[in-house]
Amino acid sequence: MLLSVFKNLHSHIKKIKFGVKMSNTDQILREIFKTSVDSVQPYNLVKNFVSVTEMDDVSHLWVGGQSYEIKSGVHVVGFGKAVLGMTFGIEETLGEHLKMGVVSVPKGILNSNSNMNFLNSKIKYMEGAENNLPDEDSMEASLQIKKLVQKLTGKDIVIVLISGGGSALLPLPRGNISLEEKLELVKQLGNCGADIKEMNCVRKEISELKGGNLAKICYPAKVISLILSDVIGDPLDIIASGPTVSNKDDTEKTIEILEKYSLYDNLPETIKNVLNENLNSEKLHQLVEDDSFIHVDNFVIGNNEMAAKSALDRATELNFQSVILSTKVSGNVDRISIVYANIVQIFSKFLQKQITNEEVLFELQNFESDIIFYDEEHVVQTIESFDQEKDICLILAGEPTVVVTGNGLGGRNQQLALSFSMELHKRQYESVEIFFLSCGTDGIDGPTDAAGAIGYSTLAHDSEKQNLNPDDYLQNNDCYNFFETFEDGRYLVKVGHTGTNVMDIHVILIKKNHKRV
Ligand SMILES: Nc1ncnc2c1ncn2[C@@H]1O[C@H](COP(=O)(O)OP(=O)(O)OP(=O)(O)O)[C@@H](O)[C@H]1O
Ligand SMILES: O=C(O)[C@H](O)CO
Repeated sequence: MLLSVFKNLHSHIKKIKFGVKMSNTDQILREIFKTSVDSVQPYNLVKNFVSVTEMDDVSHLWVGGQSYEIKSGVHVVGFGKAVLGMTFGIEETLGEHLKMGVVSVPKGILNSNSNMNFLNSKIKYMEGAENNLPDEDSMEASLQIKKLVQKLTGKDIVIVLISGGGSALLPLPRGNISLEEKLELVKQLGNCGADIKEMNCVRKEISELKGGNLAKICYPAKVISLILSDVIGDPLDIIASGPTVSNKDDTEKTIEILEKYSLYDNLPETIKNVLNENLNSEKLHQLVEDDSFIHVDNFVIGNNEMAAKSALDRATELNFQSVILSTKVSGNVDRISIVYANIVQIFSKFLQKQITNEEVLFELQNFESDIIFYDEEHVVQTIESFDQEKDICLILAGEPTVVVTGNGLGGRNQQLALSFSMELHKRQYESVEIFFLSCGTDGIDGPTDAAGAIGYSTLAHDSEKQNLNPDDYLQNNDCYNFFETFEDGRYLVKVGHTGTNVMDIHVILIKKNHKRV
């Protein structure tokens, strides 16, 4: 029975539609994106990272080259948007060693995998957190996860599957804080523009399972967490609010954040009480630097660097000289559009033979921008070998932000694709053409059914012919409707839920020839 479930999963993964005809540049961009998303499919990541061996009646669990003797059974808990595929992978790998498990997954995900027989599994699949917001259902799943891990002994192993969206899928407010109060605070922080580090610092302080607490409850069982990172730089204490990692933040920092956004004074008494208790409680933070997490091993099994490297390999196979410029892109989309246009300017001067390879590197090194460049050796060696006759592919990854002031429909990737195209239009490149794909690896950009969009240097010019004014759409945060109308939606990238999530991928093609998309 299980075997057919996994075969079905394979066919589902393959069925994700990206459009793979290679005749046009937009299809090349889609193909590069597809390859990067495929490389971080949670099911494959788990299967490649975890295995079980049997020798002389002793069973060993192998995780990333580390082995653990299986004395009793293995339990599984999990929470996050990409945890379903991870669970399939672990269930198949563990086979009879799997005792039982509970995973908290996004609402609707089971229906869209209706070919799977979830009822026959030893793992209980629980849906919740509609729109990435904690709710009664995800709280019930959290209670069941807590109940399961509480009863484990020193002979047990528990595998914790973690991915982005895990914070909303593992809510258990501390003390007398109600779910509504917690939800309201999280929403307020989001609306004030708090970043994920600030948001999760607060979450950890008011939650029973976050900030390392889940791992503490699992003790004395061995805890092995498999983490798919959706946060820049893979900070383990931040991803899904670090339920298996010692909490590096503290109550003072939480209060500072709440004061920074003028939220502290109006907090409900229940939250203030918990913060006061935490301030006075030595127990909560004393474990930070000691060895109380010795029973825990955390492994990052996938991140945006892997996706970027696969994009690089595919672009190279497709005959582009390619370089990863950054995996840590963050900040406002408007600003990033300008920075990207400046970077493109440097490379286009190179292709026009106005500057040498060394001068490209010099200009990049002296580049005033918010971009944190990728591994220096890779960037330098790759650009040193660039040829002035060959088209270039620049790969960047990360998670920009949009301050939404309009009432249109869109997402940060569609906003960036259009905004960058407008920035390119201002600069009027003479002898190169530029094409750009910006997409969320989860396949869903903002509240739309598109992963993102494709922009290019003459888009503004072409949109005039259709009497479309991109600036109006940008201002109203209505880029989905722009791309839906422009050329009959040809430049929207629609792939559906991909089942994974390692933030966004940006691919810039700089072509010497005046080929149209
Ligand atoms: N109309 C819009 N135009 C542009 N950007 C928007 C619009 N509406 C929402 N957004 C952006 O989309 C973001 C939410 O999108 P999304 O759900 O893809 O990201 P997320 O919550 O970070 O989840 P994930 O990390 O899983 O992708 C918001 O932070 C906001 O910046
Ligand atoms: O769940 C969360 O906290 C975010 O997705 C970051 O991991």
